[in-house]
Amino acid sequence: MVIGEEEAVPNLVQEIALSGHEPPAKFFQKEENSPVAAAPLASDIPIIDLVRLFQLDSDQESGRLKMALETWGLFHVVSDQLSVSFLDEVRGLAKKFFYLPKEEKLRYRNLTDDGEFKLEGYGNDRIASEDQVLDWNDRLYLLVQPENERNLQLWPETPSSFRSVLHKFSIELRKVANIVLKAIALALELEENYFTDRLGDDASAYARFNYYPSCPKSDVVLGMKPHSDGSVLTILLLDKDVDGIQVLKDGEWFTVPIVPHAVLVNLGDQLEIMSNGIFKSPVHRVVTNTQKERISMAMFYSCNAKKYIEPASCLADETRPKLYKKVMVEEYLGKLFEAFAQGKRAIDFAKI
Ligand SMILES: O=C(O)CCC(=O)C(=O)O
Ligand SMILES: [Fe+2]
Repeated sequence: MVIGEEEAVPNLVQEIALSGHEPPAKFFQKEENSPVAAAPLASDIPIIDLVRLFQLDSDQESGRLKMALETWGLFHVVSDQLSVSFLDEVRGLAKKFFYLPKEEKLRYRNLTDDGEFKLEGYGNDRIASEDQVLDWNDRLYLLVQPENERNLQLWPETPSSFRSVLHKFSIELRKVANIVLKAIALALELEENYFTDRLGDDASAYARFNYYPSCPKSDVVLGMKPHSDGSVLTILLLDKDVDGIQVLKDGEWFTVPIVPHAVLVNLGDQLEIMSNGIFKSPVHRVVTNTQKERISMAMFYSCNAKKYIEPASCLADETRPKLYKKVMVEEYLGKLFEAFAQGKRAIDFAKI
């Protein structure tokens, strides 16, 4: 392949990495976003035990949760629903999928025959503008809930357990999400079901499997640029061996430690809006690794696209007015994809 022949460079990062080419310049971050220095470890992000949250010793666990919500906007969760072997099985699914031959993966491509971008499927991010800085990852993005809206033709047939394991994982993870949302509601002194009622049965859950090949230019290329999630809540299953996700706190990047037997819960913009900014959705990014590939999986829980969300009225008064407008979820998420492509935050659009 001739270097410099733009169309000859494959656009799946896995293929670029395999071809031995350096990442093309369109992957290079602007200087202010370059992941220059090693980020310190955020070692005080707690591991919350969901069983303990609602038991006798719940005060202590709730206190740790509240600290995490106020300082980091994210925390690890261990739960009966998620055994170590089950988490490993899901990690294995993702790896087996990304290791399939390219032709097999392209059966699930996130482009129409005319080359138009589809939200679901396998591929890259939507390219919204010429000057968009690209992220060093490929992804498989699938709607998993509501169940009757699944596009099963995009769910891989290999590995053969993919569909059944992802189905089971989505059921267990939704239980985890609901328990966490109840605890967050209580931490805000809202009625326990405040957020779970707003999510409801028509909530959407999207799974995003991320593959980050090793990257020879990890000083200028990011696995995922800084963003906050547009969800109510995101639950992440991180790579067991390779770190990469960093969170921004007080203007400084911190590395999120790996906790192999836990999932990472991350507050999203919809929760920031509904909590009237008392809890914030954290800005995070993913750095690349010169030696090692990394695989992660995110499950994004969102209120139904046709619903409106707004700050809970009891979280606003004369001293703390409403900070966000009432927004339609669909409209908000539309802004989010635009903002992400430009490296901006969509939440600013919802601010009063
Ligand atoms: O790979 C990760 O650890 C984080 C991925 C992420 O932030 C996302 O998919 O929104
Ligand atoms: Fe994210």
